[in-house]
Order: sequence, then C-alpha cells, then structure tokens
Amino acid sequence: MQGPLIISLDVSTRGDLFSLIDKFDRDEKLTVKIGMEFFYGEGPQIVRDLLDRGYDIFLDLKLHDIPNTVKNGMKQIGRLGVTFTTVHALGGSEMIAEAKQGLVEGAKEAGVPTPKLLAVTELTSITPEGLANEQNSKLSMVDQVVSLAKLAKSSGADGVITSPLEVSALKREVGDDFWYVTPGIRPKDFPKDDQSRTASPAEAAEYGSSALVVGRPIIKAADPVAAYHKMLEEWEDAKR
Ligand SMILES: O=c1ccn([C@@H]2O[C@H](COP(=O)(O)O)[C@@H](O)[C@H]2O)c(=O)[nH]1
Repeated sequence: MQGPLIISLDVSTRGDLFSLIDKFDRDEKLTVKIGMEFFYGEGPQIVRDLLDRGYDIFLDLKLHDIPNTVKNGMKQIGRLGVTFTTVHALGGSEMIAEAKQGLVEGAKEAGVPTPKLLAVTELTSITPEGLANEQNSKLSMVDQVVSLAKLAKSSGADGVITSPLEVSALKREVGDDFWYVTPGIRPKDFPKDDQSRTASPAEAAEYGSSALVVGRPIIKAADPVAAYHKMLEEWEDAKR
C-alpha cells in the first residue's frame, strides 16, 4: 500500500471529493478510504476514477450479513481492484471465510490482485461501558478485541480494524503476520468527536499499528494537505 496514513474521504459528492484530493500534489502516493457515505450516493465509479489517478483504495463498507450474501457482495468488490475492504468480525467465522472466498473469486475473474480483507473488531466509538452494558460482554475491551481478531485470523481475514490501544496486546496474542489498521486517530489538539478509543499518530506508531485511518482531522482542517503531512511526520518520527 502507498503510505501508512489512509485518508478517509468521508464526503457525499464527487465535487466535494475532488476539491479535497485536488489540493494534493498529483504525484503524491496516497491511500484513500471510500466509505458508505460516498459509496451509497455515488456508487463504484469513484473507485475506478481514483485508481486511474494511481491511488490505492480502501473500500470500507463493513459487510455484515449471512455468509452467502456477503460472499456475493464481496465478489463484486473483488472485481474493483481495491487494496483493502471490510467485514464485521461479529458476523462469524463462516461469514468471514465466505467473504474471503468471494474476494478471491471476484478478483480472479477480473484479473486484479485480491483485496486484503480486514475484519472490524469493536468499533473505535464503542466504550468499555458500552461493551459491558449494551453488548453484555463479560470480557474486557482488549480481551474482546483479541478474541475477535483470533476468530478473524483463523477464518482467513488478512487483518483487523481496531483502536491503536489494543494493538500491542494483539501483536502478542495474534501475531505480527496480520494487519492492524487503526482509526480513532486524533492529534493532541483535535476533538474526539464520536470516537472513544483514540490515540495520536505517534502513540499509534509506538503501539505498533500497521496503518492509520484519518478522516476529520484531515478533511475538516483549514489546510488538509498540511494536516496530512504533519500527522505523517509525527508517525514517521515515532517510528525512528
Ligand atoms: O472502528 C472503526 C471502523 C471504521 N472507522 C472509520 O474510520 C474513519 C474515521 O474517521 P475520523 O473522522 O477520523 O473519526 C471513518 O470513516 C469511520 O467510518 C472508525 O472510525 N472506527
């Protein structure tokens, strides 16, 4: 993938999306995330357009349905040529395995590389209290995330989406040969918004995140390009 800092393009229209990415230098190597806000409104053409610009794409639709439905949905996603895509780990082992199979089949038919399948563990907006009281989990947040990551790995996923706060435990318990892609990234001076389990880019680097997902701290910044480079530098400095 191009760059460890994935920009989450959480906007609704092509106009908003291009006015944002046109601020970046055309030969800047970027990985960008398209989520449900844009995709439900504008559909898959944007993936082709961004691929034409040479970007790597993370298509984050977080599928969660019965295994057959997810497999067939993933077959379509597999054809697009994206680098990453997502399911919810809570969909279970059969759903995750079928998701992977769908991606493999779709990519093979289209002659493109198979996207990496990332399973969302517990959303970064979920608090430990929410996990206990709304999901009735008896596990701590970290144990819950480790348990879902083990399930995802044994079912064929390539990695998980989780908060940076759980990554050190995940690396110990699930291994280094797995992607730990972490949203919930907040520079020290930026509000948490609806995120709960957050960390700065430097902290995420220290915990061992494989890649960061950043939306509002970049796309709402007065200067998105400067905000992107500042966070990237913070990450790179912490890695040295
Ligand atoms: O657990 C999760 C899974 C996905 N996300 C997505 O990442 C971005 C984060 O945006 P910010 O504006 O930086 O908060 C957003 O698209 C989410 O859908 C997540 O935050 N947490």
